[in-house]
Amino acid sequence: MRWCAGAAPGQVWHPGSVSEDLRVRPAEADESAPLAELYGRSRAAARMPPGVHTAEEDRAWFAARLRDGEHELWVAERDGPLLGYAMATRTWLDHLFVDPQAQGRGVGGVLLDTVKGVRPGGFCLWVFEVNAPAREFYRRRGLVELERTDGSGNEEHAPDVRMAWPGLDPMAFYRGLIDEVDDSLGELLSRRVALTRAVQAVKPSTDRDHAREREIAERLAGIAPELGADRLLRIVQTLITESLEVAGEDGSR
Ligand SMILES: O=C(O)C(=O)C[C@]1(C(=O)O)C=C[C@@H](O)C=C1
Repeated sequence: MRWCAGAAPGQVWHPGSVSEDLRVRPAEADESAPLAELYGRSRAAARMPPGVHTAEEDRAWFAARLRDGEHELWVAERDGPLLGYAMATRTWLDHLFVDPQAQGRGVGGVLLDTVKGVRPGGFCLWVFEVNAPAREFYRRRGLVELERTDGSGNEEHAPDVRMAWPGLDPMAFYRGLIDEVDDSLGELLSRRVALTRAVQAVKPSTDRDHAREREIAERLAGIAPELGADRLLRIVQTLITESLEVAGEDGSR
Protein backbone atom coordinates (compact mmCIF):
# COMPACT_ATOMS: atom_id res chain seq x y z
CA MET A 1 0.00 0.00 0.00
CA ARG A 2 1.35 3.38 -0.92
CA TRP A 3 0.88 6.18 1.50
CA CYS A 4 -0.08 9.55 0.04
CA ALA A 5 1.66 12.77 0.98
CA GLY A 6 -0.11 15.89 2.11
CA ALA A 7 -2.10 16.21 5.27
CA ALA A 8 -5.76 15.44 4.91
CA PRO A 9 -8.21 18.27 5.59
CA GLY A 10 -8.73 18.76 9.30
CA GLN A 11 -5.22 17.69 10.26
CA VAL A 12 -4.19 21.18 11.28
CA TRP A 13 -3.71 21.42 15.02
CA HIS A 14 -6.22 23.65 16.75
CA PRO A 15 -4.71 26.05 19.30
CA GLY A 16 -5.39 25.11 22.89
CA SER A 17 -3.97 26.12 26.21
CA VAL A 18 -0.29 25.85 25.19
CA SER A 19 -0.20 28.91 23.02
CA GLU A 20 -3.28 30.56 21.62
CA ASP A 21 -1.66 31.82 18.44
CA LEU A 22 0.51 28.82 17.53
CA ARG A 23 -0.54 27.24 14.26
CA VAL A 24 0.49 23.89 12.81
CA ARG A 25 -0.06 23.32 9.10
CA PRO A 26 1.27 20.99 6.38
CA ALA A 27 4.50 22.32 4.84
CA GLU A 28 4.27 23.77 1.34
CA ALA A 29 6.22 22.15 -1.53
CA ASP A 30 8.38 25.30 -1.90
CA GLU A 31 9.48 25.50 1.76
CA SER A 32 12.69 23.49 1.45
CA ALA A 33 14.90 26.55 2.10
CA PRO A 34 13.29 27.68 5.40
CA LEU A 35 13.03 24.06 6.54
CA ALA A 36 16.70 23.36 5.81
CA GLU A 37 17.70 26.57 7.57
CA LEU A 38 15.60 25.74 10.64
CA TYR A 39 16.98 22.20 10.67
CA GLY A 40 20.61 23.42 10.52
CA ARG A 41 20.10 25.98 13.28
CA SER A 42 18.13 23.69 15.61
CA ARG A 43 20.45 20.77 15.10
CA ALA A 44 23.55 22.87 15.79
CA ALA A 45 22.04 23.92 19.14
CA ALA A 46 20.88 20.42 20.07
CA ARG A 47 22.88 17.74 21.85
CA MET A 48 23.64 15.91 18.61
CA PRO A 49 26.78 15.01 16.70
CA PRO A 50 27.55 17.57 13.98
CA GLY A 51 25.64 17.10 10.72
CA VAL A 52 27.57 15.59 7.83
CA HIS A 53 25.90 17.54 4.98
CA THR A 54 26.30 21.05 3.59
CA ALA A 55 23.44 23.57 3.75
CA GLU A 56 22.97 23.11 0.01
CA GLU A 57 22.66 19.34 0.38
CA ASP A 58 20.15 19.84 3.18
CA ARG A 59 17.99 22.09 0.97
CA ALA A 60 18.00 19.53 -1.84
CA TRP A 61 17.21 16.80 0.68
CA PHE A 62 14.18 18.68 2.01
CA ALA A 63 13.01 19.49 -1.53
CA ALA A 64 13.08 15.75 -2.28
CA ARG A 65 11.27 14.83 0.95
CA LEU A 66 8.54 17.38 0.18
CA ARG A 67 7.84 15.71 -3.15
CA ASP A 68 8.56 12.01 -2.73
CA GLY A 69 5.04 11.00 -1.71
CA GLU A 70 6.39 9.10 1.32
CA HIS A 71 7.02 11.91 3.78
CA GLU A 72 4.56 14.24 5.40
CA LEU A 73 5.82 17.49 6.92
CA TRP A 74 4.12 19.87 9.31
CA VAL A 75 5.37 23.29 10.36
CA ALA A 76 4.59 25.31 13.47
CA GLU A 77 4.43 29.09 13.21
CA ARG A 78 3.11 32.10 15.03
CA ASP A 79 2.67 34.95 12.52
CA GLY A 80 6.30 34.89 11.44
CA PRO A 81 9.18 32.57 10.63
CA LEU A 82 8.87 28.83 11.20
CA LEU A 83 9.25 27.84 14.87
CA GLY A 84 9.49 24.10 14.35
CA TYR A 85 8.61 21.22 12.11
CA ALA A 86 7.95 17.49 12.13
CA MET A 87 8.46 15.03 9.30
CA ALA A 88 7.07 11.52 9.27
CA THR A 89 6.60 8.54 6.99
CA ARG A 90 3.69 6.15 7.54
CA THR A 91 5.58 4.41 10.38
CA TRP A 92 8.54 6.62 11.37
CA LEU A 93 8.87 10.09 12.85
CA ASP A 94 12.04 11.10 10.99
CA HIS A 95 12.49 14.63 12.32
CA LEU A 96 11.09 16.88 15.01
CA PHE A 97 12.99 20.13 15.46
CA VAL A 98 12.19 23.36 17.26
CA ASP A 99 13.96 26.68 16.77
CA PRO A 100 16.36 27.13 19.74
CA GLN A 101 14.80 30.56 20.41
CA ALA A 102 11.30 29.03 20.64
CA GLN A 103 12.12 26.12 22.92
CA GLY A 104 10.35 25.54 26.22
CA ARG A 105 7.10 27.02 24.94
CA GLY A 106 5.23 23.89 23.93
CA VAL A 107 6.05 23.94 20.21
CA GLY A 108 7.62 20.45 20.25
CA GLY A 109 4.73 19.00 22.25
CA VAL A 110 2.19 20.42 19.81
CA LEU A 111 4.09 19.02 16.83
CA LEU A 112 4.37 15.61 18.50
CA ASP A 113 0.63 15.65 19.26
CA THR A 114 -0.02 16.46 15.61
CA VAL A 115 1.93 13.40 14.52
CA LYS A 116 0.21 11.19 17.14
CA GLY A 117 -3.13 12.45 15.85
CA VAL A 118 -2.43 11.40 12.27
CA ARG A 119 -0.58 8.18 13.17
CA PRO A 120 -2.94 6.57 15.71
CA GLY A 121 -1.41 3.17 14.94
CA GLY A 122 1.90 4.34 16.45
CA PHE A 123 5.35 5.09 15.08
CA CYS A 124 9.06 4.70 15.84
CA LEU A 125 11.92 7.18 15.81
CA TRP A 126 15.69 7.23 16.27
CA VAL A 127 17.27 9.60 18.77
CA PHE A 128 20.98 9.93 19.49
CA GLU A 129 21.95 8.38 22.80
CA VAL A 130 23.75 11.57 23.86
CA ASN A 131 20.59 13.62 23.32
CA ALA A 132 19.29 13.18 26.86
CA PRO A 133 16.89 16.18 26.66
CA ALA A 134 15.16 14.76 23.55
CA ARG A 135 14.93 11.28 25.06
CA GLU A 136 13.40 12.76 28.21
CA PHE A 137 11.00 14.85 26.11
CA TYR A 138 9.75 11.73 24.31
CA ARG A 139 9.71 9.58 27.46
CA ARG A 140 7.50 12.10 29.25
CA ARG A 141 5.10 11.99 26.34
CA GLY A 142 4.56 8.24 26.38
CA LEU A 143 7.32 6.99 24.08
CA VAL A 144 9.31 3.94 25.14
CA GLU A 145 12.89 2.91 24.37
CA LEU A 146 12.98 -0.26 22.30
CA GLU A 147 16.58 -0.86 21.23
CA ARG A 148 20.03 0.70 21.12
CA THR A 149 22.68 0.63 18.43
CA ASP A 150 26.42 1.29 18.41
CA GLY A 151 25.89 3.87 15.65
CA SER A 152 27.53 1.85 12.88
CA GLY A 153 24.29 2.10 10.88
CA ASN A 154 23.88 5.89 10.88
CA GLU A 155 25.70 8.60 8.94
CA GLU A 156 27.21 10.18 12.05
CA HIS A 157 28.38 6.84 13.47
CA ALA A 158 26.96 7.85 16.84
CA PRO A 159 25.11 5.41 19.12
CA ASP A 160 21.36 5.88 18.94
CA VAL A 161 18.18 4.65 20.55
CA ARG A 162 15.00 3.47 18.84
CA MET A 163 11.92 4.81 20.60
CA ALA A 164 8.28 4.13 19.85
CA TRP A 165 4.89 5.60 20.52
CA PRO A 166 2.76 2.44 20.53
CA GLY A 167 -0.40 4.26 19.45
CA LEU A 168 -3.98 3.64 20.50
CA ASP A 169 -3.72 -0.16 20.21
CA PRO A 170 -0.28 -0.92 21.70
CA MET A 171 -0.77 -4.69 21.54
CA ALA A 172 -1.34 -4.55 17.77
CA PHE A 173 1.61 -2.16 17.39
CA TYR A 174 4.07 -4.39 19.25
CA ARG A 175 2.79 -7.53 17.52
CA GLY A 176 3.41 -5.80 14.19
CA LEU A 177 7.03 -5.14 15.20
CA ILE A 178 7.40 -8.71 16.49
CA ASP A 179 6.16 -10.04 13.13
CA GLU A 180 8.77 -7.91 11.34
CA VAL A 181 11.60 -9.25 13.49
CA ASP A 182 10.29 -12.82 13.25
CA ASP A 183 10.36 -12.57 9.45
CA SER A 184 14.08 -11.82 9.65
CA LEU A 185 14.59 -14.50 12.29
CA GLY A 186 12.84 -17.07 10.10
CA GLU A 187 15.18 -16.30 7.22
CA LEU A 188 18.21 -16.57 9.52
CA LEU A 189 16.99 -19.88 10.96
CA SER A 190 16.56 -21.28 7.51
CA ARG A 191 20.10 -20.25 6.52
CA ARG A 192 21.51 -21.66 9.74
CA VAL A 193 19.80 -25.04 9.42
CA ALA A 194 21.29 -25.33 5.93
CA LEU A 195 24.79 -24.74 7.35
CA THR A 196 24.41 -27.28 10.17
CA ARG A 197 23.35 -29.76 7.52
CA ALA A 198 26.26 -28.88 5.21
CA VAL A 199 28.95 -29.23 7.88
CA GLN A 200 27.74 -32.72 8.89
CA ALA A 201 28.90 -34.04 5.51
CA VAL A 202 32.51 -32.98 6.12
CA LYS A 203 32.83 -33.87 9.83
CA PRO A 204 34.96 -36.85 10.79
CA SER A 205 32.47 -37.75 13.56
CA THR A 206 28.76 -37.11 14.07
CA ASP A 207 29.28 -36.41 17.80
CA ARG A 208 28.03 -33.13 19.21
CA ASP A 209 30.86 -30.69 19.93
CA HIS A 210 29.91 -29.14 23.27
CA ALA A 211 32.92 -26.83 23.40
CA ARG A 212 31.98 -25.39 20.02
CA GLU A 213 28.36 -24.88 21.12
CA ARG A 214 29.51 -23.01 24.24
CA GLU A 215 31.82 -20.89 22.05
CA ILE A 216 28.85 -19.97 19.81
CA ALA A 217 26.74 -19.03 22.86
CA GLU A 218 29.52 -16.84 24.23
CA ARG A 219 29.90 -15.05 20.92
CA LEU A 220 26.15 -14.42 20.80
CA ALA A 221 26.30 -13.05 24.35
CA GLY A 222 28.55 -10.30 23.02
CA ILE A 223 25.74 -9.33 20.62
CA ALA A 224 22.76 -9.89 22.95
CA PRO A 225 24.23 -9.39 26.45
CA GLU A 226 20.76 -9.13 28.00
CA LEU A 227 20.29 -12.88 27.40
CA GLY A 228 23.61 -14.03 28.89
CA ALA A 229 25.77 -16.95 27.76
CA ASP A 230 23.96 -19.64 29.79
CA ARG A 231 20.51 -18.83 28.43
CA LEU A 232 21.93 -18.48 24.93
CA LEU A 233 23.61 -21.86 25.27
CA ARG A 234 20.18 -23.44 25.91
CA ILE A 235 18.81 -21.67 22.82
CA VAL A 236 21.81 -22.75 20.70
CA GLN A 237 21.50 -26.35 21.92
CA THR A 238 17.80 -26.46 21.03
CA LEU A 239 18.48 -24.92 17.65
CA ILE A 240 21.26 -27.42 16.90
CA THR A 241 19.22 -30.39 18.14
CA GLU A 242 16.34 -29.44 15.86
CA SER A 243 18.67 -28.66 12.93
CA LEU A 244 20.47 -32.00 13.26
CA GLU A 245 17.09 -33.73 13.28
CA VAL A 246 16.14 -31.96 10.04
CA ALA A 247 19.55 -32.85 8.54
CA GLY A 248 19.05 -36.49 9.59
CA GLU A 249 15.57 -36.61 8.07
CA ASP A 250 16.93 -35.18 4.81
CA GLY A 251 19.79 -37.68 4.83
CA SER A 252 17.46 -40.66 5.27
CA ARG A 253 15.28 -39.71 2.28
O1 LIG B 1 30.68 -27.27 14.08
C1 LIG B 1 30.25 -28.42 14.09
O2 LIG B 1 30.97 -29.38 14.43
C2 LIG B 1 28.87 -28.71 13.72
O3 LIG B 1 28.47 -29.85 13.56
C3 LIG B 1 27.94 -27.56 13.57
C4 LIG B 1 27.14 -27.31 14.83
C5 LIG B 1 26.29 -26.07 14.53
O4 LIG B 1 25.20 -26.21 13.97
O5 LIG B 1 26.78 -24.97 14.76
C6 LIG B 1 26.31 -28.49 15.10
C7 LIG B 1 26.66 -29.46 15.99
C8 LIG B 1 27.83 -29.35 16.85
O6 LIG B 1 27.63 -29.87 18.15
C9 LIG B 1 28.38 -28.00 16.88
C10 LIG B 1 28.05 -27.05 15.96
